[in-house]
Amino acid sequence: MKQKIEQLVNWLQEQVKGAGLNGAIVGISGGIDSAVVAYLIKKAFPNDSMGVIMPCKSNPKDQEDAMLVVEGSGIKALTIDLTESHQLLFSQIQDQLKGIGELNEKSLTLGDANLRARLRMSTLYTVANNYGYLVIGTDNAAEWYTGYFTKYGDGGVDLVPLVHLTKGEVREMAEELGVPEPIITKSPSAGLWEGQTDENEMGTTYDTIDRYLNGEEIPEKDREIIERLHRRSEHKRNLAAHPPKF
Ligand SMILES: Nc1ncnc2c1ncn2[C@@H]1O[C@H](COP(=O)(O)OP(=O)(O)OC[C@H]2O[C@@H]([n+]3cccc(C(=O)O)c3)[C@H](O)[C@@H]2O)[C@@H](O)[C@H]1O
Ligand SMILES: Nc1ncnc2c1ncn2[C@@H]1O[C@H](COP(=O)(O)OP(=O)(O)OP(=O)(O)O)[C@@H](O)[C@H]1O
Ligand SMILES: [Mg+2]
Repeated sequence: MKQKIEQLVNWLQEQVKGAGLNGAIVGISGGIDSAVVAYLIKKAFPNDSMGVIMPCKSNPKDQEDAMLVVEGSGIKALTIDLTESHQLLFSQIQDQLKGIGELNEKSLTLGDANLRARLRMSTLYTVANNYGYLVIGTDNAAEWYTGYFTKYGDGGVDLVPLVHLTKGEVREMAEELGVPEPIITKSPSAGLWEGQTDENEMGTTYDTIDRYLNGEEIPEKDREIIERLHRRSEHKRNLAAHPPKF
């Protein structure tokens, strides 16, 4: 793990240098993936790394956990509360759709959640622009493979350093980096609605996805879920489709 950390730190430095920029920025949620990225970018760019905590109708506990990451890593940080901006924009969109009689009530939970992820992305790019930083994503191999992220939301980033690490390896890396224990042991959650956990929503576990990605045998039911999630999210791992030149 020590070696992997060093390789990733070097890779981050090369990418930023290659882009002719100054450093890196990440959204810190209080979860393990962004914690690992925060520690990595702080190592790579000690004076040019930043974490942004962006509550958006979030559980206050997440913000406390995010502060543990900021203090533990020593990364420079900002807190930008997106609750009001989200509320304003989302209700305006809903009102307009209602006005023409075409609001789809069933789409609201996911619409609300994905807008949060996309407001966070826009906020990160705006702060990144202020400093000349690249925006660093936090997707691990399991999330990337299953498409468990919002397209152009938390998926809208410049670099994805953890993309080859299973969730188990992310945990190992977190231990090695000295990420605080409560962050390592809590259930992964997108925090997009009350009580949401990744594993409940996906219908399988990270441990099972990790085993699948490592080529091990897993129950048929889980294999079907993982392969369906993968097929359905193919578009998220590609650039927008281009028509042929007619
Ligand atoms: N075949 C296709 N070709 C091209 N584009 C296609 C498409 N199918 C859908 N699309 C487009 O993609 C959109 C659906 O994708 P998307 O907007 O991403 O939305 P969707 O995949 O429906 O939802 C995002 C999922 O990621 C989870 N999430 C989000 C954020 C963070 C985390 C976390 O772990 O922290 C998890 C969230 O809980 C939810 O399950 C459609 O509205 C459509 O615009
Ligand atoms: N409240 C928040 N403030 C800042 N960034 C956030 C917030 N919520 C989500 N994000 C960003 O979106 C990313 C995706 O969330 P995701 O839940 O997959 O990762 P995580 O919270 O770091 O880890 P875990 O999957 O274990 O919960 C986060 O890593 C973070 O960069
Ligand atoms: Mg999370």
